[in-house]
Amino acid sequence: MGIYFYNQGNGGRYLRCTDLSVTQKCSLKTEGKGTTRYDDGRTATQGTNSLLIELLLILLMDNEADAFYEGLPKVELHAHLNGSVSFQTIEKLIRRKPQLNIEHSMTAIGKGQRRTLDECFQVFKVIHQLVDSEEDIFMVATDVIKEFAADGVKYLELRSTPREETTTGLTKRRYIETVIKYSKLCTLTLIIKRFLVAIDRRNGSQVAMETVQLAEEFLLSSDGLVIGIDLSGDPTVGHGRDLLSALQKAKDSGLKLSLHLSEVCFIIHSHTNTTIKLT
Ligand SMILES: CC(C)=CCNc1ncnc2c1ncn2[C@@H]1O[C@H](COP(=O)(O)O)[C@@H](O)[C@H]1O
Repeated sequence: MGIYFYNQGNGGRYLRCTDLSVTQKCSLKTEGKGTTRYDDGRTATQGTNSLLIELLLILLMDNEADAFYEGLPKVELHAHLNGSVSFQTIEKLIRRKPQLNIEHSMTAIGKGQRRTLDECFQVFKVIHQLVDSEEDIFMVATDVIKEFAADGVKYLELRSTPREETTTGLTKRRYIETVIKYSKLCTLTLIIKRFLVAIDRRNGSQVAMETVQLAEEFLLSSDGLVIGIDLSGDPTVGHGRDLLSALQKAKDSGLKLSLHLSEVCFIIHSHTNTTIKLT
């Protein structure tokens, strides 16, 4: 941990502490002979030693808060596999495929950055380029599950859209098997894992029906890991009613449904207004 003073042009003296393990910075400002304040305006005790001690206490408290929040048992009910890939895992994927010339900025939306809906979905397309083989999927699924477990998640519902990739020989069936492989292997991790097979609405009703058939097979053969269907994808593409028969089939066979629907505003004309009813 590094602690040092520095002066700024405005006459304020700052005491800065850098804890590399949490990459966190705190500063205190001494206003001439007057009060010493923390960044958030609270008054600090005078005297260098007291300042150092207070600063250390703040760091400890922040670390404790992190530990407290991590330790809280949580349920994660909405994790898209390829939407949950951490910076570290992306780093490994980028190193595996340097020929793609993909940079981190293309695979994530930074804090405070604004993106159009279309741009958000472009990010997934880039990640899909990086995750296109069984090895990639296994690594991503393993990392994502471990990271959720480390964050205190005790029940995890992962969802992902099975893809086939001719270049790597990946099939949709192998995709699902690979995603759930780590869940079957890791009995040590104290986390309950469930998997939803996702339908990307842009692929239309035929693919939706095939996806449901595949999910039905896994519902019966995956020892309770595969429990349902997720309908997701760009909400501006296609219409939910076109997928209704596939969703009804899923429901009839005992698959649970999780649906992204009506997330964007459309002008609904009376003759196109449809009630989606899944009984
Ligand atoms: C604007 C935005 C990104 C909102 C997030 N909300 C979402 N709405 C609909 N579909 C989604 C969303 N996040 C992820 N997905 C789906 O999850 C996929 C990525 O995860 P996976 O490849 O299925 O493993 C995306 O291609 C998309 O089909």
